[in-house]
Amino acid sequence: MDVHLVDHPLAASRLTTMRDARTGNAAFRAALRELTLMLIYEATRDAPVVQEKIQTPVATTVGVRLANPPLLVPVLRAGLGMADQAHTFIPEAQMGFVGMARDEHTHEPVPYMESLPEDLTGRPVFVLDPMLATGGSMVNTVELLTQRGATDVTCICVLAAPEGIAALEASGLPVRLVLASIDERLNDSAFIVPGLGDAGDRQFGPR
Ligand SMILES: O=P(O)(O)OC[C@H]1O[C@H](OP(=O)(O)OP(=O)(O)O)[C@H](O)[C@@H]1O
Ligand SMILES: O=c1cc[nH]c(=O)[nH]1
Ligand SMILES: [Mg+2]
Repeated sequence: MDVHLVDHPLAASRLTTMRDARTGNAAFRAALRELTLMLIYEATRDAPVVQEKIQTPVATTVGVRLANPPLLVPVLRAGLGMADQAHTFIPEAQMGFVGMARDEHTHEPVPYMESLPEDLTGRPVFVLDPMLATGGSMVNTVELLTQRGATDVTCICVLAAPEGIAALEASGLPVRLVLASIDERLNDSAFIVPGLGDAGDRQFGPR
């Protein structure tokens, strides 16, 4: 599996803000939005483009635009904080939604909402979820996409535990991963260590 770690001082500084327990909800959301911009920038680095002839005020030249803009799929709740910024950066993208919440005790994902196009054949998909912990939620989400024919899925995360990356890889699903940090491990509650806590609660308050 292709894993692209965005190793950049500006990304690291936004991540530090998000990790800091003193950061309030609004500042956490702002840092996530800014970091999302950097992750999307890197995720689209090799995206195919088509050329188009344009006229500048001075001359005719050839410009480019994305050949096949991705479907953006934020995973509710935490991924919602990445959706608007990703859409700002790729305004021609369409958006689908998946709702997934981990059971507190089993740590298994419980899907509760899905709003996706029927047919994803030939469409690149960017899944937006800041946290890849056990990997259960992401594997479940990507399965929903591949069942609809998706074969080109990019998971855009802020943090991952090694356990989550291993689970995604072991799934054999057609994914690549773009993220800002690979942390140390999971704790007994399946939270990422050192992590940043509950990414949904830190944006929106406790569920
Ligand atoms: O890799 P996993 O072990 O499945 O954990 C990761 C999931 O946990 C968080 O969501 P959560 O279930 O807390 O829901 P929320 O976004 O509504 O807070 C996170 O946003 C991921 O979706
Ligand atoms: O550390 C974690 C693990 C799962 N979900 C989160 O929001 N944080
Ligand atoms: Mg949560």
